[in-house]
Amino acid sequence: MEAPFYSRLALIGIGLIGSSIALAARASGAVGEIAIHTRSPSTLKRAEELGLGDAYFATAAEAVKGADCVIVCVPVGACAAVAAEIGPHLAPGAVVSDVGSVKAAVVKAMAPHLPAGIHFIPGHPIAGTEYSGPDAGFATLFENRWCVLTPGEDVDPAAVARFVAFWRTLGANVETMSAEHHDLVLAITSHLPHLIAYNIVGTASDLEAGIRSEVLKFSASGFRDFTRIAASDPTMWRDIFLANKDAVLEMLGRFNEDLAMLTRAIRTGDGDTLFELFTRTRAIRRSIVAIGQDTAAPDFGRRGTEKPEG
Ligand SMILES: NC(=O)C1=CN([C@@H]2O[C@H](COP(=O)(O)OP(=O)(O)OC[C@H]3O[C@@H](n4cnc5c(N)ncnc54)[C@H](O)[C@@H]3O)[C@@H](O)[C@H]2O)C=CC1
Ligand SMILES: O=C(O)C(=O)Cc1ccc(O)cc1
Repeated sequence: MEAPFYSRLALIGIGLIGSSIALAARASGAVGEIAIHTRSPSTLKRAEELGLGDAYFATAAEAVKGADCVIVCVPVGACAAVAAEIGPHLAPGAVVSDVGSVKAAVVKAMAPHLPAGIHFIPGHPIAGTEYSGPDAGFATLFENRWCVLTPGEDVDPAAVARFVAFWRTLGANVETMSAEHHDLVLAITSHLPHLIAYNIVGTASDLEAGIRSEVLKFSASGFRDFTRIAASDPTMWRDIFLANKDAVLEMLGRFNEDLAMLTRAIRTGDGDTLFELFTRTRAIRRSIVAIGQDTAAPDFGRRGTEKPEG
C-alpha cells in the first residue's frame, strides 16, 4: 500500500495531537491535502500562521466536505457534538476516527451520528505531553509509540488496513483491540497515574503555608515529575475521568487496597513487605526500559501552553 493513503485529511481540533498529526502526515507524505477546523478563531488563525494545513474552515461541516479521512482531535467530552455536526456532510466511504484517551464512551457518543457507508475506526495514539494547543505539536511525537485502534467487528478490513498503514507511516506501532479492553488497560497505565499526580500536588498545595514553601523549595525529582503530569490540560483530564468512570473506579478500588496494605506495613515496621514490593517494581521499570518504552517526549519544553485554550 503506497502513500498518500488519503487525498484529503480533515482535522477537527488542532491542539497538541491534531497539530502533531498534521506535521507528521505532511513530513511523511501520508496524505495529499490537509483541511483544518478548530472551535476557537484565534487557534485557527494560529494554525494557519504555523502552516499546519492547506485549508482552514470556520465550521467542522465545511472542513469535512470532500475529505476521505476525518480525524476528530478534541477533548472526549466534545466528540458527540462534533460527530453530530459533521455526520450529514461526510463524503460516502470516508474514514472517521478520533484520538480520544477513552474509547467506549467516545464510540457511544459518535457512532449514532455517523451515516451508513462511513468507516468508523476509533483511535488513541498513546503519545503526548503536558502541553496543549497548536504550538505544542511536533512531527516526531508518534515515533515508536503505540497507537491503539478499536474498530467494531463489522468495519471493512480493507479500510482498517489502510488506516493502520497511515498510522505506521506517522511512525506509530499499531494494535487493535476492543474499546472496553482499551479503557481498562489505560485506566491503570495512564488515567490513574494522572489522578495520583493531581492528588499529590493538590495535597502539597493545601499544606500550611510554612511547609508548602519548603515543599516547593526542596522538591526532589519525585515531586517534580508529579508536577509535570499535574500540569496537563484540565478540560481534557476532566473529560477523561468522567468518560472512563467505571474502569477508573475499578482500578482505584484496587489501588486503595494496596495502599492500605503499604500503610499497614509502614505502621507495623514490616520491612519485608516493603522490600519485596520495591524489588518487584524495580524489575518492572527495568523491563520497560529494556523494550524502549521509557523515552520522554523530545524537547517540547519551550513550546505550547499548559493553560486550557479556545
Ligand atoms: N495531550 C495528550 O498528551 C494526549 C491527548 N489525547 C487525546 O487527544 C484529544 C485532544 O487532546 P490535545 O490535542 O492534547 O488537546 P488540546 O487542548 O491541545 O487541543 C484540543 C483542540 O480541540 C479544540 N476543540 C475543543 N472543542 C472543540 C469543538 N467542539 N469543536 C472543534 N474544536 C474543538 C480546541 O480548540 C483545541 O484546538 C483529547 O481527546 C485527548 O484525550 C490523546 C493522546 C495524548
Ligand atoms: O505526558 C505524559 O506523560 C502522558 O502520559 C501523555 C499522554 C496523555 C494522555 C494520553 O491519552 C496519552 C498520553
